[in-house]
Amino acid sequence: MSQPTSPLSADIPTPDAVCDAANPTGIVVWHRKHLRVEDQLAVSRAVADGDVFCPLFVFDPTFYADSGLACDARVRLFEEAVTSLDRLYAAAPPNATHVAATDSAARLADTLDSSPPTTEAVSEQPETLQRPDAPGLTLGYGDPVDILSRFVDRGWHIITMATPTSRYGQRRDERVRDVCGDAVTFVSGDGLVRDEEWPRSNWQTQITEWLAADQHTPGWDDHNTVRVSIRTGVTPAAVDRHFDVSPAKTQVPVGTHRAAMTTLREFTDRVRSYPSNISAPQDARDGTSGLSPYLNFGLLSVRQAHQYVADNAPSCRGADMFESRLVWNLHYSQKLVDWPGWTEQAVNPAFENRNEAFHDPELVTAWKRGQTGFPMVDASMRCLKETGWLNFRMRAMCASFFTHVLHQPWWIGADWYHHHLIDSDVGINYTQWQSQAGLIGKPSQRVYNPRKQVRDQDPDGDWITRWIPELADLPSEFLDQPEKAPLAVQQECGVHVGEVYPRPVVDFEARREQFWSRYEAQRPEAARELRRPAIAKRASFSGGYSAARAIADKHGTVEADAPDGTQASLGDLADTDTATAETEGAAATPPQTNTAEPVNPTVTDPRESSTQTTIPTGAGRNAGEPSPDDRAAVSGQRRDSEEGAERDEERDVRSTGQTRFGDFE
Ligand SMILES: Cc1cc2nc3c(=O)[nH]c(=O)nc-3n(C[C@H](O)[C@H](O)[C@H](O)COP(=O)(O)OP(=O)(O)OC[C@H]3O[C@@H](n4cnc5c(N)ncnc54)[C@H](O)[C@@H]3O)c2cc1C
Repeated sequence: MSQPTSPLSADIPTPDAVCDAANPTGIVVWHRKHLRVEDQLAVSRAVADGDVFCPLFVFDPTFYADSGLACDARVRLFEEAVTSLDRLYAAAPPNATHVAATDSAARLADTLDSSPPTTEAVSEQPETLQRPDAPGLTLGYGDPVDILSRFVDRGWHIITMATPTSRYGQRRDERVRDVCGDAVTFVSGDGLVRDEEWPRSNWQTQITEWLAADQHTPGWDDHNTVRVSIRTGVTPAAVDRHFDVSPAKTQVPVGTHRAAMTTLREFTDRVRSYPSNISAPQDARDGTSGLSPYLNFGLLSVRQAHQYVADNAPSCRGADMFESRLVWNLHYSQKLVDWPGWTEQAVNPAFENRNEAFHDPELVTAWKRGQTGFPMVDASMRCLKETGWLNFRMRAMCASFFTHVLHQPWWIGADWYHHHLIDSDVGINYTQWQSQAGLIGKPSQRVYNPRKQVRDQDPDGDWITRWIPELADLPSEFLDQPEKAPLAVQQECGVHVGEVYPRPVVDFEARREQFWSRYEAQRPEAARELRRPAIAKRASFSGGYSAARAIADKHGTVEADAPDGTQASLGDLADTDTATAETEGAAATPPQTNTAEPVNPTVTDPRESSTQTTIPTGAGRNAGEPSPDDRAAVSGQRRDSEEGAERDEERDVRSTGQTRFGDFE
């Protein structure tokens, strides 16, 4: 039986059927991410250029059930955001009209509604979105390419915000371009640089200007645009029920625009304390902004958050740090624009397939379940699964542990994060993972020591014992290495390591040494790769090609030209100051990958927590996070290094020095 879809062509009016103007221009705004109305270029353009305008969201079954890569908590949050967007439209100025439901729409609603959930889970979302007096979004269901092409056939243009994508999203967007041709426009309204051969050559200037520029405001009052809403019978609640979405996580924020704005306001009020709340996981939970899910789905734009804090926060280091992190958001997102392969391949070809030979499903399972015998890792992994959120330091530490200590393939961990994070942003998660996994080829590399992290970030063990209650009675002085607690102590407190809590699954020091010797052996080849323009481009350093070349020159024992004869000469693109900043000191900035065709391997199902099965690729692979050197590079060489947590983060990296390249101790 073919999948039901809606709206069908018969449901879609031609623009002149709903507008009196002669030869009216009808524009559909296709929302995917960027689920907002303000500072949304596609919306502003449609209101300004169209006589008729139809805001549309299509529920794509690919993101649900077996093919979906997100946990149910993120799916639900997203559905809430769609509901909230509908309300924003419904509340917008009133030049709007409904197009009545047709029989086909009613049939689709029946199909969705007649699929009972297989569990007791019941969606708490409203049943009715489309109020007769206040038309909102048109909600579709099915393959977006089919549905958009129906609008085009009925005489509509499509406009949508370009978003950094890879895998399925990239293929879908290509299909939309193929099928809709000139009738579809992807607008770049998110500050990222597109359609330039070397997007990084003037990147920081462009980003700075974009952040300071006026926001896009739809000119509801300046234009007489008629807003159309087609009643399709589709509601988030019906889709949610159809796929039996049953969130099991706790502490997940609500996906509404009101909640996003409240979160931003409250964070701005406490921004002075931000620097001291970043590193320790228990402090970060309420101490960082909590904006990541809202920024990811676009309930707020990065620019809206940036300008709100700039306008309303006191002048302080916390505000500066927050603003620079928003630039990191753009920096990592830009990487995925520059090379969609981040989810699939190591950015530096020298590191492709690293750790594949050591794949050990039991170690992977121990990591996913929080049963490695390293309390800080285990507490973090349990927290991730239960709440869908971790602060940066714990995300980075667990990624580092997975690749550098357990020696497991990076993409399995990245996929696991992508499934569980309620804020998972493909652009940030996978680029950060590659960065933390050391797949870029930079000489400075972080290897977090999870025992040191206990001593530094949770010396009293409050957070660890919250997530590992079986260690609650162990004296806190042993929480960094429970297995070292004398037997008499274990006896006395009743915590028998090896019984109630596992002994370490690997020898930390030995594994770390193995990582370093392999890394250093591969480093010259990685540096050579980094000199190749194609690889430098995909690595997408904020300092551009010259940053890649500077790294290669300084740290790789390389010949003048790459062995394959590739001439590494793009001198006119030089951006030397940022290159220097990115080369110095720290660790986790930009990755790179090879130019080969995607390998299309089988990948581990991110939702399979016990034995590993393989599923066709399409599940993610790639992650990353900004590092101190990125920090300096993307924020105009500013280093937030004077005090507190930030200094601590940087110290961890700097101490790796130029000789050891990255051990934090
Ligand atoms: C392996 C790994 C995977 C990550 N995956 C994601 C992800 O999928 N989505 C995501 O938003 N962040 C990700 N991060 C970055 C960071 O951990 C989160 O942005 C942050 O913890 C979100 O909480 P917050 O909004 O309270 O952060 P805040 O400290 O309040 O920061 C405000 C915003 O700045 C941006 N930001 C902050 N730190 C970073 C960073 N290191 N890199 C890029 N942007 C940053 C985010 O948009 C964030 O919401 C990842 C980090 C690592 C090490």
